[in-house]
Amino acid sequence: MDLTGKVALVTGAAQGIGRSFTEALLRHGAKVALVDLNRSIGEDCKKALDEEFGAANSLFITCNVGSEEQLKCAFKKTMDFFGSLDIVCNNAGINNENKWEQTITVNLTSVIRGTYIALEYMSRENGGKGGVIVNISSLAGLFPAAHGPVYTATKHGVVGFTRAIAATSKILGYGVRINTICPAFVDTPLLNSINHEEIMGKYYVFKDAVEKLIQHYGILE
Ligand SMILES: NC(=O)C1=CN([C@@H]2O[C@H](COP(=O)(O)OP(=O)(O)OC[C@H]3O[C@@H](n4cnc5c(N)ncnc54)[C@H](O)[C@@H]3O)[C@@H](O)[C@H]2O)C=CC1
Ligand SMILES: CCCCC/C=C\C=C\C(=O)C/C=C\C/C=C\CCCC(=O)O
Repeated sequence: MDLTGKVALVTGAAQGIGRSFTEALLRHGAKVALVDLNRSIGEDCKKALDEEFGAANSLFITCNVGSEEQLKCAFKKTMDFFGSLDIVCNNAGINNENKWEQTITVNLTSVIRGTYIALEYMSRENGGKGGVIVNISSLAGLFPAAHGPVYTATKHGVVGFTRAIAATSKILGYGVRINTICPAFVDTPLLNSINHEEIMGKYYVFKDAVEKLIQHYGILE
């Protein structure tokens, strides 16, 4: 797949799955805006990518995707810097059953908002040239995880929203392909959240059950 000339925006790009998406996009020739809350790991990540892919091919933008203003600003900066937008990956996510309202904001609201902003730029309805949106859900978007009811709710929400808006895009001729991905366990810092009682709250008691699930499904690199 040759993505030369394409511009992508990835949220939660500084580490984990988002960083892997970013590297894959750069490897295939795209230019990428790395959008992340964490400035320190974001800048380290950008520095490492510059060495491999060249500094002109990526842009790091500090942004809390939970803020409407900051997310809109991140899209605008990407357009101003690279001049177009073809691929958006709404990937940023957290697991925090104690701060469950924040989990909904980051995992679901920002994915919906990120999709709508992306469509403003890319949909043929708005004079855009079409493109691709990928929203990151989880196996917990397809099956209930007793160990994380709100995490599960947000990921089911991402699946439902993405399936519906993909159908809308097709019917109304937006020219934008919209998909969701539902990975099982992946070896990233997020996985470590299950070891923290202050994050898991009362669901911390399921720690051993989650470990068994991890053994059952394995851990993706
Ligand atoms: N690690 C896993 O086992 C799985 C993860 N996922 C999903 O994949 C996505 C990425 O997860 P991981 O790479 O594992 O997590 P991670 O914790 O390794 O990386 C998440 C990145 O998102 C950023 N982020 C968090 N909140 C943010 C915010 N409000 N604004 C901007 N950036 C923010 C973090 O700074 C971090 O760089 C998430 O949506 C997660 O739910 C899905 C299935 C399995
Ligand atoms: C699942 C509780 C929260 C764990 C948060 C840490 C990592 C996140 C991983 C995932 O997003 C996806 C992994 C698996 C989903 C878990 C369970 C689904 C239930 C499947 C089953 O019962 O067989």
